[in-house]
Amino acid sequence: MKDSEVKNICCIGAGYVGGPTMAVIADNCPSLKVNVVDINEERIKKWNEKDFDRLPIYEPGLAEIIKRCRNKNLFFSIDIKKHIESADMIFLSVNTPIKKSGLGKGQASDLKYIESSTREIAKYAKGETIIVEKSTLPVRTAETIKSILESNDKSFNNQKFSVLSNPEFLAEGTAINDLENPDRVLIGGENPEAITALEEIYVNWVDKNKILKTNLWSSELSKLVANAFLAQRISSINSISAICETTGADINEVSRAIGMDTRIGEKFLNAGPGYGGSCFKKDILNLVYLSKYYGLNEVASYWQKVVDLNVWQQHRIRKIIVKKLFNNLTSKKIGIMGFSFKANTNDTRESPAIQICKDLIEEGADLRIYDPKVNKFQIEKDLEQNQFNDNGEGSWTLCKSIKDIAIDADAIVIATEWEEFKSLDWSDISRLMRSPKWLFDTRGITNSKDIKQHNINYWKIGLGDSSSNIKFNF
Ligand SMILES: NC(=O)c1ccc[n+]([C@@H]2O[C@H](COP(=O)([O-])OP(=O)(O)OC[C@H]3O[C@@H](n4cnc5c(N)ncnc54)[C@H](O)[C@@H]3O)[C@@H](O)[C@H]2O)c1
Ligand SMILES: O=c1ccn([C@@H]2O[C@H](COP(=O)(O)OP(=O)(O)O[C@H]3O[C@H](CO)[C@@H](O)[C@H](O)[C@H]3O)[C@@H](O)[C@H]2O)c(=O)[nH]1
Repeated sequence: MKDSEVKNICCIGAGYVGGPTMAVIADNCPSLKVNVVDINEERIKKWNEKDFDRLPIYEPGLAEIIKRCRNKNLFFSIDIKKHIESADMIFLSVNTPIKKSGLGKGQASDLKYIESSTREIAKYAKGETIIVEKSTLPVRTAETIKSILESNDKSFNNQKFSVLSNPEFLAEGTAINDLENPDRVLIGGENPEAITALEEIYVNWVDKNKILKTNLWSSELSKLVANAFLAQRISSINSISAICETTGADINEVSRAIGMDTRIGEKFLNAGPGYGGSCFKKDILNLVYLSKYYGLNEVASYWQKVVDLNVWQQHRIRKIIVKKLFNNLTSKKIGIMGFSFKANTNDTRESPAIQICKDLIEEGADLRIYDPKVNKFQIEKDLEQNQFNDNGEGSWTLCKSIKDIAIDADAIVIATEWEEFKSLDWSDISRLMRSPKWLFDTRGITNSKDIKQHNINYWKIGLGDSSSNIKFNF
Protein backbone atom coordinates (compact mmCIF):
# COMPACT_ATOMS: atom_id res chain seq x y z
CA MET A 1 0.00 0.00 0.00
CA LYS A 2 1.09 3.53 -0.58
CA ASP A 3 1.66 5.23 2.86
CA SER A 4 0.10 2.15 4.56
CA GLU A 5 -3.41 3.63 4.30
CA VAL A 6 -5.95 3.04 1.55
CA LYS A 7 -6.71 6.28 -0.29
CA ASN A 8 -7.38 5.19 -3.85
CA ILE A 9 -9.69 2.36 -4.76
CA CYS A 10 -10.10 0.93 -8.23
CA CYS A 11 -12.97 -1.41 -9.05
CA ILE A 12 -12.69 -3.46 -12.23
CA GLY A 13 -16.20 -4.15 -13.52
CA ALA A 14 -18.98 -1.52 -13.51
CA GLY A 15 -21.90 -3.95 -13.44
CA TYR A 16 -24.69 -4.81 -11.02
CA VAL A 17 -22.15 -5.42 -8.25
CA GLY A 18 -19.30 -3.00 -9.06
CA GLY A 19 -21.57 0.05 -9.60
CA PRO A 20 -23.78 -0.10 -6.47
CA THR A 21 -21.03 -1.47 -4.18
CA MET A 22 -18.58 1.28 -5.05
CA ALA A 23 -21.32 3.91 -4.84
CA VAL A 24 -22.05 2.87 -1.25
CA ILE A 25 -18.33 2.81 -0.34
CA ALA A 26 -17.83 6.29 -1.83
CA ASP A 27 -20.91 7.61 -0.04
CA ASN A 28 -19.75 6.33 3.33
CA CYS A 29 -16.04 7.11 2.97
CA PRO A 30 -15.69 10.69 1.66
CA SER A 31 -11.91 10.61 2.15
CA LEU A 32 -11.52 7.73 -0.32
CA LYS A 33 -11.28 8.22 -4.07
CA VAL A 34 -13.15 5.46 -5.87
CA ASN A 35 -12.61 4.78 -9.60
CA VAL A 36 -14.85 2.24 -11.29
CA VAL A 37 -13.46 1.02 -14.61
CA ASP A 38 -14.83 -1.21 -17.35
CA ILE A 39 -13.94 -2.34 -20.86
CA ASN A 40 -17.54 -1.69 -21.88
CA GLU A 41 -17.48 1.91 -23.09
CA GLU A 42 -21.25 2.10 -23.54
CA ARG A 43 -21.82 1.09 -19.91
CA ILE A 44 -19.35 3.68 -18.59
CA LYS A 45 -21.04 6.34 -20.75
CA LYS A 46 -24.36 5.48 -19.12
CA TRP A 47 -22.87 5.69 -15.61
CA ASN A 48 -21.80 9.23 -16.54
CA GLU A 49 -25.24 10.18 -17.97
CA LYS A 50 -26.57 13.60 -16.92
CA ASP A 51 -30.09 12.19 -16.82
CA PHE A 52 -30.13 9.96 -13.74
CA ASP A 53 -33.05 7.95 -15.16
CA ARG A 54 -30.67 6.63 -17.79
CA LEU A 55 -28.08 5.00 -15.54
CA PRO A 56 -27.31 1.48 -16.78
CA ILE A 57 -28.77 -0.15 -13.67
CA TYR A 58 -32.05 0.48 -11.92
CA GLU A 59 -31.90 -0.02 -8.14
CA PRO A 60 -34.06 1.88 -5.65
CA GLY A 61 -31.89 4.55 -3.97
CA LEU A 62 -28.94 4.18 -6.37
CA ALA A 63 -29.52 7.34 -8.44
CA GLU A 64 -29.58 9.48 -5.28
CA ILE A 65 -26.15 8.19 -4.22
CA ILE A 66 -24.71 8.68 -7.70
CA LYS A 67 -26.04 12.26 -7.62
CA ARG A 68 -24.26 12.87 -4.30
CA CYS A 69 -20.90 11.25 -5.10
CA ARG A 70 -20.26 11.21 -8.86
CA ASN A 71 -17.31 13.35 -9.87
CA LYS A 72 -16.65 14.14 -6.20
CA ASN A 73 -15.07 10.93 -4.93
CA LEU A 74 -16.71 8.44 -7.30
CA PHE A 75 -15.63 8.24 -10.95
CA PHE A 76 -16.53 5.98 -13.86
CA SER A 77 -13.89 5.54 -16.52
CA ILE A 78 -12.47 3.33 -19.27
CA ASP A 79 -8.89 4.29 -18.39
CA ILE A 80 -8.06 0.99 -16.74
CA LYS A 81 -4.27 1.45 -16.81
CA LYS A 82 -4.30 4.83 -15.05
CA HIS A 83 -6.59 3.73 -12.25
CA ILE A 84 -4.80 0.44 -11.61
CA GLU A 85 -1.50 2.34 -11.36
CA SER A 86 -2.80 4.71 -8.69
CA ALA A 87 -4.80 2.20 -6.65
CA ASP A 88 -3.92 0.93 -3.16
CA MET A 89 -6.80 -1.50 -3.28
CA ILE A 90 -8.39 -3.11 -6.36
CA PHE A 91 -11.77 -4.84 -6.31
CA LEU A 92 -12.39 -7.49 -8.96
CA SER A 93 -16.11 -7.26 -9.79
CA VAL A 94 -16.09 -8.76 -13.26
CA ASN A 95 -18.62 -11.30 -14.49
CA THR A 96 -18.02 -15.02 -13.95
CA PRO A 97 -20.62 -16.72 -16.19
CA ILE A 98 -20.96 -20.44 -16.87
CA LYS A 99 -18.51 -21.80 -19.46
CA LYS A 100 -20.19 -22.14 -22.86
CA SER A 101 -17.61 -24.53 -24.34
CA GLY A 102 -14.61 -26.66 -23.49
CA LEU A 103 -13.94 -28.59 -20.29
CA GLY A 104 -16.69 -28.03 -17.73
CA LYS A 105 -19.03 -26.62 -20.41
CA GLY A 106 -22.45 -25.76 -18.96
CA GLN A 107 -21.28 -26.05 -15.33
CA ALA A 108 -17.86 -24.61 -14.51
CA SER A 109 -17.34 -20.85 -14.05
CA ASP A 110 -15.71 -19.11 -16.96
CA LEU A 111 -12.78 -17.32 -15.38
CA LYS A 112 -11.56 -15.57 -18.53
CA TYR A 113 -12.58 -12.11 -17.27
CA ILE A 114 -10.93 -12.72 -13.91
CA GLU A 115 -7.76 -13.83 -15.67
CA SER A 116 -7.67 -10.90 -18.11
CA SER A 117 -8.28 -8.30 -15.40
CA THR A 118 -5.66 -9.92 -13.14
CA ARG A 119 -3.17 -9.74 -16.02
CA GLU A 120 -3.93 -6.03 -16.36
CA ILE A 121 -3.20 -5.59 -12.67
CA ALA A 122 0.08 -7.51 -13.03
CA LYS A 123 1.00 -5.22 -15.93
CA TYR A 124 0.22 -1.84 -14.35
CA ALA A 125 0.10 -2.01 -10.53
CA LYS A 126 2.76 -0.10 -8.60
CA GLY A 127 4.03 -0.73 -5.07
CA GLU A 128 1.85 -2.48 -2.48
CA THR A 129 -1.64 -3.32 -3.70
CA ILE A 130 -4.47 -5.26 -2.07
CA ILE A 131 -6.56 -7.30 -4.49
CA VAL A 132 -10.10 -8.01 -3.33
CA GLU A 133 -12.18 -10.75 -4.96
CA LYS A 134 -15.73 -9.35 -5.10
CA SER A 135 -16.89 -11.59 -7.94
CA THR A 136 -18.29 -15.00 -6.99
CA LEU A 137 -15.55 -17.55 -7.64
CA PRO A 138 -14.85 -21.25 -7.34
CA VAL A 139 -12.94 -22.26 -4.20
CA ARG A 140 -9.18 -21.75 -4.56
CA THR A 141 -9.40 -19.10 -7.32
CA ALA A 142 -7.27 -16.83 -5.10
CA GLU A 143 -4.43 -19.26 -5.77
CA THR A 144 -4.75 -18.67 -9.53
CA ILE A 145 -4.88 -14.92 -9.03
CA LYS A 146 -1.77 -15.02 -6.85
CA SER A 147 0.21 -17.08 -9.35
CA ILE A 148 -0.63 -14.68 -12.21
CA LEU A 149 0.33 -11.68 -10.08
CA GLU A 150 3.53 -13.26 -8.85
CA SER A 151 4.72 -14.35 -12.27
CA ASN A 152 6.26 -10.87 -12.75
CA ASP A 153 9.86 -10.17 -11.79
CA LYS A 154 9.62 -9.20 -8.08
CA SER A 155 11.32 -5.82 -8.61
CA PHE A 156 8.90 -4.79 -11.39
CA ASN A 157 7.23 -1.52 -10.26
CA ASN A 158 8.14 -2.53 -6.65
CA GLN A 159 5.02 -4.68 -6.77
CA LYS A 160 3.75 -6.45 -3.68
CA PHE A 161 0.30 -8.04 -3.62
CA SER A 162 -2.09 -9.39 -0.99
CA VAL A 163 -5.22 -11.21 -2.15
CA LEU A 164 -8.44 -11.14 -0.11
CA SER A 165 -11.82 -12.75 -0.68
CA ASN A 166 -14.76 -10.46 0.11
CA PRO A 167 -17.83 -11.97 -1.57
CA GLU A 168 -20.88 -9.82 -2.14
CA PHE A 169 -24.27 -10.92 -0.79
CA LEU A 170 -26.48 -8.13 -2.15
CA ALA A 171 -29.71 -9.10 -3.86
CA GLU A 172 -30.89 -7.07 -6.83
CA GLY A 173 -33.87 -4.81 -6.19
CA THR A 174 -32.69 -4.27 -2.61
CA ALA A 175 -28.98 -3.77 -3.38
CA ILE A 176 -28.57 -0.38 -1.70
CA ASN A 177 -30.29 -1.43 1.50
CA ASP A 178 -28.36 -4.73 1.52
CA LEU A 179 -25.07 -2.87 1.09
CA GLU A 180 -25.90 -0.27 3.72
CA ASN A 181 -27.23 -2.79 6.25
CA PRO A 182 -25.53 -6.12 5.49
CA ASP A 183 -26.29 -9.21 7.59
CA ARG A 184 -22.52 -9.75 7.58
CA VAL A 185 -19.38 -8.76 5.71
CA LEU A 186 -17.12 -11.69 4.99
CA ILE A 187 -13.36 -11.21 4.61
CA GLY A 188 -11.12 -14.17 3.86
CA GLY A 189 -7.37 -13.77 3.72
CA GLU A 190 -3.92 -14.51 5.02
CA ASN A 191 -2.29 -11.10 5.44
CA PRO A 192 -3.56 -9.45 8.69
CA GLU A 193 -2.59 -5.94 7.52
CA ALA A 194 -4.55 -6.29 4.30
CA ILE A 195 -7.55 -7.68 6.19
CA THR A 196 -7.43 -4.70 8.59
CA ALA A 197 -7.18 -2.24 5.70
CA LEU A 198 -10.39 -3.63 4.17
CA GLU A 199 -12.10 -3.85 7.54
CA GLU A 200 -11.30 -0.17 8.15
CA ILE A 201 -13.30 0.76 5.07
CA TYR A 202 -16.38 -1.20 6.17
CA VAL A 203 -16.36 0.04 9.79
CA ASN A 204 -17.29 3.47 8.45
CA TRP A 205 -20.88 2.18 8.33
CA VAL A 206 -20.98 -1.50 9.34
CA ASP A 207 -20.94 -2.69 12.97
CA LYS A 208 -17.61 -4.41 13.71
CA ASN A 209 -19.43 -7.48 15.09
CA LYS A 210 -20.87 -8.10 11.66
CA ILE A 211 -17.45 -8.37 10.05
CA LEU A 212 -16.50 -12.01 9.85
CA LYS A 213 -12.92 -13.07 9.14
CA THR A 214 -12.09 -16.51 7.79
CA ASN A 215 -9.45 -18.21 5.72
CA LEU A 216 -9.52 -17.58 1.97
CA TRP A 217 -11.09 -20.90 1.00
CA SER A 218 -13.91 -20.75 3.57
CA SER A 219 -14.80 -17.30 2.32
CA GLU A 220 -14.87 -18.31 -1.35
CA LEU A 221 -16.87 -21.46 -0.58
CA SER A 222 -19.35 -19.70 1.75
CA LYS A 223 -20.60 -17.53 -1.11
CA LEU A 224 -21.47 -20.54 -3.28
CA VAL A 225 -23.05 -22.32 -0.32
CA ALA A 226 -25.19 -19.31 0.68
CA ASN A 227 -26.67 -19.18 -2.82
CA ALA A 228 -27.13 -22.94 -2.96
CA PHE A 229 -29.05 -22.91 0.35
CA LEU A 230 -31.26 -20.02 -0.76
CA ALA A 231 -32.06 -21.64 -4.11
CA GLN A 232 -32.70 -24.96 -2.39
CA ARG A 233 -35.43 -23.33 -0.29
CA ILE A 234 -37.11 -22.02 -3.44
CA SER A 235 -36.98 -25.40 -5.16
CA SER A 236 -38.35 -27.00 -1.99
CA ILE A 237 -41.31 -24.63 -1.75
CA ASN A 238 -41.93 -24.84 -5.52
CA SER A 239 -42.09 -28.63 -5.32
CA ILE A 240 -44.70 -28.29 -2.57
CA SER A 241 -46.68 -25.77 -4.68
CA ALA A 242 -47.42 -28.58 -7.14
CA ILE A 243 -48.66 -30.83 -4.32
CA CYS A 244 -50.91 -27.99 -3.08
CA GLU A 245 -52.47 -27.55 -6.51
CA THR A 246 -53.45 -31.22 -6.72
CA THR A 247 -54.58 -31.72 -3.12
CA GLY A 248 -56.57 -28.56 -2.37
CA ALA A 249 -53.98 -27.04 -0.04
CA ASP A 250 -52.80 -23.42 -0.39
CA ILE A 251 -49.04 -22.77 -0.62
CA ASN A 252 -49.36 -19.37 1.11
CA GLU A 253 -50.96 -21.04 4.11
CA VAL A 254 -48.34 -23.80 4.13
CA SER A 255 -45.46 -21.29 3.85
CA ARG A 256 -46.86 -19.29 6.72
CA ALA A 257 -47.39 -22.36 8.88
CA ILE A 258 -43.86 -23.70 8.40
CA GLY A 259 -42.18 -20.28 8.39
CA MET A 260 -43.43 -19.53 11.91
CA ASP A 261 -41.18 -22.32 13.14
CA THR A 262 -38.14 -20.25 14.09
CA ARG A 263 -35.86 -23.11 13.02
CA ILE A 264 -37.22 -22.80 9.46
CA GLY A 265 -37.82 -19.03 9.34
CA GLU A 266 -40.26 -17.11 7.16
CA LYS A 267 -38.00 -15.74 4.41
CA PHE A 268 -37.52 -17.22 0.94
CA LEU A 269 -40.67 -19.32 1.07
CA ASN A 270 -42.56 -17.68 -1.82
CA ALA A 271 -43.50 -20.17 -4.50
CA GLY A 272 -43.16 -18.84 -8.03
CA PRO A 273 -42.27 -19.62 -11.65
CA GLY A 274 -38.79 -20.83 -10.64
CA TYR A 275 -35.88 -18.70 -9.51
CA GLY A 276 -34.13 -16.47 -12.04
CA GLY A 277 -31.27 -14.00 -11.86
CA SER A 278 -27.66 -14.23 -12.89
CA CYS A 279 -26.45 -16.04 -9.77
CA PHE A 280 -28.39 -19.02 -8.43
CA LYS A 281 -28.20 -21.34 -11.42
CA LYS A 282 -24.57 -20.61 -12.22
CA ASP A 283 -23.40 -20.81 -8.61
CA ILE A 284 -25.13 -24.14 -7.90
CA LEU A 285 -23.86 -25.58 -11.17
CA ASN A 286 -20.41 -24.46 -10.13
CA LEU A 287 -20.84 -26.30 -6.83
CA VAL A 288 -21.97 -29.37 -8.77
CA TYR A 289 -18.89 -29.12 -10.98
CA LEU A 290 -16.54 -28.72 -8.02
CA SER A 291 -18.11 -31.71 -6.24
CA LYS A 292 -17.70 -33.90 -9.32
CA TYR A 293 -14.15 -32.64 -9.79
CA TYR A 294 -13.29 -33.82 -6.27
CA GLY A 295 -15.06 -37.16 -6.87
CA LEU A 296 -18.01 -36.33 -4.58
CA ASN A 297 -20.70 -37.62 -6.93
CA GLU A 298 -23.50 -37.95 -4.34
CA VAL A 299 -22.93 -34.34 -3.30
CA ALA A 300 -23.03 -33.28 -6.95
CA SER A 301 -26.30 -35.07 -7.68
CA TYR A 302 -27.90 -33.68 -4.49
CA TRP A 303 -27.33 -30.07 -5.62
CA GLN A 304 -28.09 -30.83 -9.28
CA LYS A 305 -31.65 -31.71 -8.22
CA VAL A 306 -32.20 -28.13 -7.02
CA VAL A 307 -31.56 -26.92 -10.58
CA ASP A 308 -33.59 -29.73 -12.18
CA LEU A 309 -36.61 -28.89 -10.05
CA ASN A 310 -36.34 -25.25 -11.12
CA VAL A 311 -36.38 -26.16 -14.82
CA TRP A 312 -39.36 -28.44 -14.22
CA GLN A 313 -41.28 -25.67 -12.44
CA GLN A 314 -40.78 -23.25 -15.36
CA HIS A 315 -42.05 -25.76 -17.94
CA ARG A 316 -44.93 -26.84 -15.69
CA ILE A 317 -46.36 -23.33 -15.94
CA ARG A 318 -46.33 -23.35 -19.73
CA LYS A 319 -48.23 -26.63 -19.79
CA ILE A 320 -50.87 -25.28 -17.43
CA ILE A 321 -51.47 -22.17 -19.55
CA VAL A 322 -51.74 -24.13 -22.80
CA LYS A 323 -54.10 -26.68 -21.29
CA LYS A 324 -56.44 -24.08 -19.78
CA LEU A 325 -56.64 -22.19 -23.10
CA PHE A 326 -58.11 -25.25 -24.92
CA ASN A 327 -54.66 -26.48 -26.07
CA ASN A 328 -54.59 -23.75 -28.69
CA LEU A 329 -52.80 -20.42 -28.46
CA THR A 330 -52.67 -19.57 -32.16
CA SER A 331 -53.32 -15.83 -32.55
CA LYS A 332 -54.59 -15.55 -28.99
CA LYS A 333 -53.65 -12.32 -27.25
CA ILE A 334 -51.88 -12.84 -23.97
CA GLY A 335 -50.81 -10.00 -21.68
CA ILE A 336 -47.56 -10.51 -19.79
CA MET A 337 -47.17 -8.49 -16.59
CA GLY A 338 -43.49 -8.12 -15.79
CA PHE A 339 -40.37 -9.30 -17.57
CA SER A 340 -37.50 -8.73 -15.09
CA PHE A 341 -36.39 -11.71 -12.98
CA LYS A 342 -37.80 -10.11 -9.84
CA ALA A 343 -39.36 -6.79 -8.82
CA ASN A 344 -37.40 -3.53 -8.52
CA THR A 345 -34.71 -4.34 -11.05
CA ASN A 346 -34.28 -3.93 -14.81
CA ASP A 347 -32.19 -7.11 -14.91
CA THR A 348 -33.64 -9.92 -17.01
CA ARG A 349 -30.82 -12.46 -16.75
CA GLU A 350 -32.34 -15.97 -16.42
CA SER A 351 -35.74 -14.38 -15.86
CA PRO A 352 -38.48 -17.04 -15.78
CA ALA A 353 -40.52 -14.62 -17.93
CA ILE A 354 -38.15 -15.33 -20.84
CA GLN A 355 -38.92 -19.05 -20.88
CA ILE A 356 -42.63 -18.48 -20.37
CA CYS A 357 -42.76 -15.95 -23.26
CA LYS A 358 -40.68 -18.12 -25.59
CA ASP A 359 -42.93 -21.09 -24.86
CA LEU A 360 -46.11 -19.09 -25.52
CA ILE A 361 -44.72 -17.56 -28.73
CA GLU A 362 -43.78 -21.04 -29.91
CA GLU A 363 -47.43 -22.01 -29.38
CA GLY A 364 -48.44 -19.16 -31.73
CA ALA A 365 -49.61 -16.59 -29.15
CA ASP A 366 -49.54 -12.84 -29.68
CA LEU A 367 -47.92 -11.43 -26.52
CA ARG A 368 -48.37 -7.92 -25.10
CA ILE A 369 -45.65 -7.32 -22.56
CA TYR A 370 -45.57 -4.61 -19.89
CA ASP A 371 -42.67 -4.07 -17.48
CA PRO A 372 -42.01 -0.79 -15.66
CA LYS A 373 -38.23 -0.95 -16.15
CA VAL A 374 -37.23 -3.33 -18.95
CA ASN A 375 -36.75 -1.82 -22.42
CA LYS A 376 -37.57 -3.11 -25.90
CA PHE A 377 -33.96 -3.85 -26.86
CA GLN A 378 -33.44 -6.10 -23.87
CA ILE A 379 -36.62 -8.07 -24.60
CA GLU A 380 -35.64 -8.38 -28.26
CA LYS A 381 -32.29 -9.83 -27.19
CA ASP A 382 -33.81 -12.20 -24.64
CA LEU A 383 -36.59 -13.50 -26.90
CA GLU A 384 -34.24 -13.61 -29.92
CA GLN A 385 -37.00 -12.11 -32.04
CA ASN A 386 -37.97 -8.57 -33.09
CA GLN A 387 -41.19 -6.87 -32.09
CA PHE A 388 -44.30 -7.13 -34.35
CA ASN A 389 -42.98 -10.21 -36.13
CA ASP A 390 -46.02 -10.45 -38.39
CA ASN A 391 -45.50 -13.88 -39.93
CA GLY A 392 -48.73 -15.38 -38.63
CA GLU A 393 -46.80 -17.30 -35.99
CA GLY A 394 -46.25 -16.14 -32.42
CA SER A 395 -45.21 -12.54 -31.81
CA TRP A 396 -44.68 -9.95 -29.06
CA THR A 397 -45.15 -6.22 -28.54
CA LEU A 398 -43.95 -4.05 -25.67
CA CYS A 399 -46.79 -1.95 -24.20
CA LYS A 400 -46.66 1.21 -22.11
CA SER A 401 -49.41 0.34 -19.65
CA ILE A 402 -51.42 -2.46 -18.10
CA LYS A 403 -54.48 -1.16 -19.92
CA ASP A 404 -52.71 -1.70 -23.25
CA ILE A 405 -51.92 -5.35 -22.51
CA ALA A 406 -55.48 -6.03 -21.38
CA ILE A 407 -57.26 -4.84 -24.56
CA ASP A 408 -58.85 -7.91 -26.20
CA ALA A 409 -56.58 -10.22 -24.18
CA ASP A 410 -57.69 -13.83 -23.76
CA ALA A 411 -55.39 -14.20 -20.81
CA ILE A 412 -53.00 -12.30 -18.56
CA VAL A 413 -49.92 -13.87 -16.99
CA ILE A 414 -48.30 -12.25 -13.95
CA ALA A 415 -44.63 -13.11 -14.38
CA THR A 416 -42.94 -10.63 -11.98
CA GLU A 417 -44.14 -9.45 -8.58
CA TRP A 418 -43.90 -5.66 -9.20
CA GLU A 419 -45.69 -3.73 -6.43
CA GLU A 420 -48.05 -2.01 -8.91
CA PHE A 421 -49.49 -5.42 -9.92
CA LYS A 422 -50.65 -6.09 -6.37
CA SER A 423 -53.43 -3.52 -6.20
CA LEU A 424 -54.97 -3.39 -9.66
CA ASP A 425 -58.58 -2.57 -10.46
CA TRP A 426 -59.59 -5.92 -11.96
CA SER A 427 -63.07 -4.72 -12.90
CA ASP A 428 -61.48 -2.24 -15.35
CA ILE A 429 -59.11 -4.88 -16.69
CA SER A 430 -61.89 -7.46 -17.06
CA ARG A 431 -63.96 -5.03 -19.15
CA LEU A 432 -61.14 -4.75 -21.69
CA MET A 433 -60.50 -8.50 -22.05
CA ARG A 434 -62.09 -11.05 -24.40
CA SER A 435 -64.17 -13.90 -22.95
CA PRO A 436 -63.47 -16.49 -21.68
CA LYS A 437 -60.91 -14.52 -19.69
CA TRP A 438 -58.04 -16.02 -17.75
CA LEU A 439 -55.54 -14.79 -15.20
CA PHE A 440 -52.45 -16.90 -14.47
CA ASP A 441 -50.73 -15.60 -11.36
CA THR A 442 -47.32 -17.30 -11.25
CA ARG A 443 -46.20 -15.13 -8.33
CA GLY A 444 -49.15 -15.64 -6.02
CA ILE A 445 -49.73 -11.92 -5.44
CA THR A 446 -53.46 -11.63 -6.22
CA ASN A 447 -56.58 -12.57 -4.33
CA SER A 448 -58.77 -15.27 -5.87
CA LYS A 449 -62.09 -13.83 -4.63
CA ASP A 450 -61.20 -10.41 -6.00
CA ILE A 451 -60.43 -11.81 -9.46
CA LYS A 452 -63.27 -14.32 -9.77
CA GLN A 453 -65.96 -11.74 -8.95
CA HIS A 454 -64.96 -9.95 -12.14
CA ASN A 455 -65.78 -12.93 -14.30
CA ILE A 456 -62.16 -13.92 -14.84
CA ASN A 457 -61.09 -17.59 -14.67
CA TYR A 458 -58.22 -17.94 -12.27
CA TRP A 459 -55.08 -19.99 -11.75
CA LYS A 460 -52.63 -19.17 -9.01
CA ILE A 461 -49.35 -20.87 -8.16
CA GLY A 462 -49.79 -23.37 -5.34
CA LEU A 463 -53.52 -22.81 -4.89
CA GLY A 464 -55.54 -25.99 -4.92
CA ASP A 465 -59.31 -26.23 -4.98
CA SER A 466 -60.11 -26.90 -1.33
CA SER A 467 -63.72 -27.88 -2.15
CA SER A 468 -62.78 -30.51 -4.73
CA ASN A 469 -63.52 -34.14 -4.16
CA ILE A 470 -60.06 -35.58 -4.68
CA LYS A 471 -59.67 -38.83 -2.78
CA PHE A 472 -56.42 -40.38 -1.68
CA ASN A 473 -56.65 -44.16 -1.46
CA PHE A 474 -54.26 -45.40 1.19
N1 LIG B 1 -25.64 -9.41 -9.80
C1 LIG B 1 -25.69 -9.70 -8.52
O1 LIG B 1 -26.70 -9.49 -7.86
C2 LIG B 1 -24.50 -10.28 -7.82
C3 LIG B 1 -24.49 -10.29 -6.41
C4 LIG B 1 -23.38 -10.82 -5.76
C5 LIG B 1 -22.30 -11.31 -6.48
N2 LIG B 1 -22.33 -11.28 -7.85
C6 LIG B 1 -21.14 -11.72 -8.57
O2 LIG B 1 -20.41 -10.53 -8.92
C7 LIG B 1 -19.76 -10.69 -10.20
C8 LIG B 1 -20.21 -9.58 -11.14
O3 LIG B 1 -21.59 -9.70 -11.34
P1 LIG B 1 -22.42 -8.55 -12.07
O4 LIG B 1 -23.85 -8.93 -11.99
O5 LIG B 1 -22.00 -7.22 -11.56
O6 LIG B 1 -21.89 -8.71 -13.59
P2 LIG B 1 -22.07 -7.68 -14.78
O7 LIG B 1 -22.00 -8.48 -16.02
O8 LIG B 1 -23.25 -6.80 -14.53
O9 LIG B 1 -20.76 -6.73 -14.69
C9 LIG B 1 -19.47 -7.19 -14.90
C10 LIG B 1 -18.70 -6.11 -15.65
O10 LIG B 1 -17.32 -6.49 -15.74
C11 LIG B 1 -16.80 -5.97 -16.96
N3 LIG B 1 -15.54 -6.62 -17.31
C12 LIG B 1 -15.30 -7.90 -17.69
N4 LIG B 1 -14.00 -8.10 -17.91
C13 LIG B 1 -13.37 -6.93 -17.68
C14 LIG B 1 -12.01 -6.49 -17.75
N5 LIG B 1 -11.02 -7.33 -18.08
N6 LIG B 1 -11.73 -5.20 -17.46
C15 LIG B 1 -12.72 -4.34 -17.11
N7 LIG B 1 -14.02 -4.69 -17.03
C16 LIG B 1 -14.35 -5.97 -17.30
C17 LIG B 1 -17.92 -6.24 -17.96
O11 LIG B 1 -17.78 -5.43 -19.11
C18 LIG B 1 -19.16 -5.92 -17.11
O12 LIG B 1 -19.62 -4.58 -17.30
C19 LIG B 1 -20.13 -12.11 -10.66
O13 LIG B 1 -19.10 -12.98 -10.25
C20 LIG B 1 -21.40 -12.41 -9.90
O14 LIG B 1 -21.57 -13.78 -9.70
C21 LIG B 1 -23.40 -10.75 -8.53
O1 LIG C 1 -39.10 -16.71 -1.80
C1 LIG C 1 -38.56 -16.48 -2.89
C2 LIG C 1 -37.43 -15.63 -3.03
C3 LIG C 1 -36.89 -15.43 -4.30
N1 LIG C 1 -37.44 -16.04 -5.38
C4 LIG C 1 -36.84 -15.84 -6.72
O2 LIG C 1 -35.46 -16.17 -6.65
C5 LIG C 1 -34.72 -15.40 -7.58
C6 LIG C 1 -33.54 -14.73 -6.90
O3 LIG C 1 -34.01 -13.76 -6.00
P1 LIG C 1 -33.06 -13.01 -4.96
O4 LIG C 1 -32.21 -13.98 -4.26
O5 LIG C 1 -33.90 -12.15 -4.13
O6 LIG C 1 -32.21 -12.06 -5.93
P2 LIG C 1 -30.71 -12.13 -6.49
O7 LIG C 1 -30.36 -10.76 -6.89
O8 LIG C 1 -30.58 -13.22 -7.48
O9 LIG C 1 -29.81 -12.45 -5.19
C7 LIG C 1 -29.24 -13.73 -4.94
O10 LIG C 1 -28.03 -13.89 -5.67
C8 LIG C 1 -27.04 -12.87 -5.38
C9 LIG C 1 -25.89 -13.11 -6.33
O11 LIG C 1 -25.00 -14.05 -5.87
C10 LIG C 1 -26.67 -12.97 -3.91
O12 LIG C 1 -25.68 -11.98 -3.61
C11 LIG C 1 -27.90 -12.77 -3.04
O13 LIG C 1 -27.55 -12.91 -1.67
C12 LIG C 1 -28.95 -13.81 -3.44
O14 LIG C 1 -30.15 -13.58 -2.71
C13 LIG C 1 -35.72 -14.42 -8.19
O15 LIG C 1 -36.16 -14.90 -9.45
C14 LIG C 1 -36.86 -14.40 -7.20
O16 LIG C 1 -38.11 -14.08 -7.78
C15 LIG C 1 -38.54 -16.87 -5.25
O17 LIG C 1 -39.04 -17.44 -6.24
N2 LIG C 1 -39.07 -17.06 -4.00
